[in-house]
Amino acid sequence: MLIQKIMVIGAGQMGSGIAQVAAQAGFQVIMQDIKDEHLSRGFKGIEKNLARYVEKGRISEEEKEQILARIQLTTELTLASEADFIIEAVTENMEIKTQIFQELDRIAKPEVILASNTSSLPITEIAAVTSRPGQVIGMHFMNPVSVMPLVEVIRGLATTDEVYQSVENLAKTLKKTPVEVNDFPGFISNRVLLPMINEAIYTVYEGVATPEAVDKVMKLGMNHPMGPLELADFIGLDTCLSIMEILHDGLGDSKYRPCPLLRKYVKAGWLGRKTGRGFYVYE
Ligand SMILES: CC(=O)CC(=O)SCCNC(=O)CCNC(=O)[C@H](O)C(C)(C)COP(=O)(O)OP(=O)(O)OC[C@H]1O[C@@H](n2cnc3c(N)ncnc32)[C@H](O)[C@@H]1OP(=O)(O)O
Ligand SMILES: NC(=O)C1=CN([C@@H]2O[C@H](COP(=O)(O)OP(=O)(O)OC[C@H]3O[C@@H](n4cnc5c(N)ncnc54)[C@H](OP(=O)(O)O)[C@@H]3O)[C@@H](O)[C@H]2O)C=CC1
Repeated sequence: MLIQKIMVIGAGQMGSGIAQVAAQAGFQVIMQDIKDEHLSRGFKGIEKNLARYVEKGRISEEEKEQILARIQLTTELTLASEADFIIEAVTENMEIKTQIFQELDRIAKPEVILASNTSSLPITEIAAVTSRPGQVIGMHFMNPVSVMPLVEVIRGLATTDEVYQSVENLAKTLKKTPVEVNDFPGFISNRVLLPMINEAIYTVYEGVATPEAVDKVMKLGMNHPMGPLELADFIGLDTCLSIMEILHDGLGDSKYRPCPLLRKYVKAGWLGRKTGRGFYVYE
């Protein structure tokens, strides 16, 4: 099917990033969220990124305006009936995602692929609530979407080869590098990354060192661009906790138990950069 219009569900840090790269690649984009203020915050983020590209001479002011004009904002999920491809990027919660997939399955054209940007939830389980499991797939972008080249493409148990191929092609059209992954908790990226972040939180919890010291060791000693606690704040501590819970439940090994300090911060509403406080405090 020829893809002209892409719908992105969720206008948070990931949804808005995906909407940006899709509009930059020339697609018409519908960005949907439940709240108007999330839509305007997401759109402002896109405007800011594009303004920087204009300043750096990568695109013209006119191109910036054309990209922005391709993005339609809505709180109505029913606009899914107009889309040729749908990617969901809402909160990392199975109940919310399955409810959305059930509705999308009802509203979207029968031939449309339904992708999820989930960090770790089983694609097979999301697919099973729809009447088109062969057309459900994981398309996992990295944060920040406009900068990071990787997209993990996750095959659910029923995902067809044709659907996989379309999504791999779409990732390339969006100027990303796809990597094929089978459906297991955390896929590759978060099965490897999140236990490191969780262990970094344990070192703070057990009084081994301060967050600043842990991050300094990983940046100066291992050449990581961000320390693990800085990165946890950037990802969102609620998302980090959800991923650790999925690894713990899904793989059944105690080595994946989420650090109690991570739980405590999430309960306190200290979710990292997006709420102004996590392991660090943000202006
Ligand atoms: C949880 C999951 O499911 C999966 C995940 O996504 S895990 C998270 C994966 N991401 C990472 O690991 C990111 C690790 N951090 C980094 O790579 C870097 O710190 C970074 C790219 C974010 C910033 O790079 P930096 O060199 O420290 O800073 P800086 O020079 O300011 O930025 C480099 C570029 O990124 C852009 N950038 C930085 N933060 C950005 C953001 N939040 N949004 C958009 N663009 C951003 C900058 O504008 C700059 O762009 P130009 O080169 O066009 O000027
Ligand atoms: N953060 C990261 O580094 C990465 C995250 N991901 C994944 O991407 C997804 C989104 O994460 P992220 O962007 O960080 O999260 P955010 O919290 O920034 O954004 C999620 C957005 O979805 C909205 N939302 C919640 N329920 C619905 C709904 N029913 N319909 C429409 N919108 C809804 C939220 O609104 P409200 O706040 O009101 O609930 C919020 O605006 C998650 O699955 C996450 O695991 C993938 C790669 C990296």
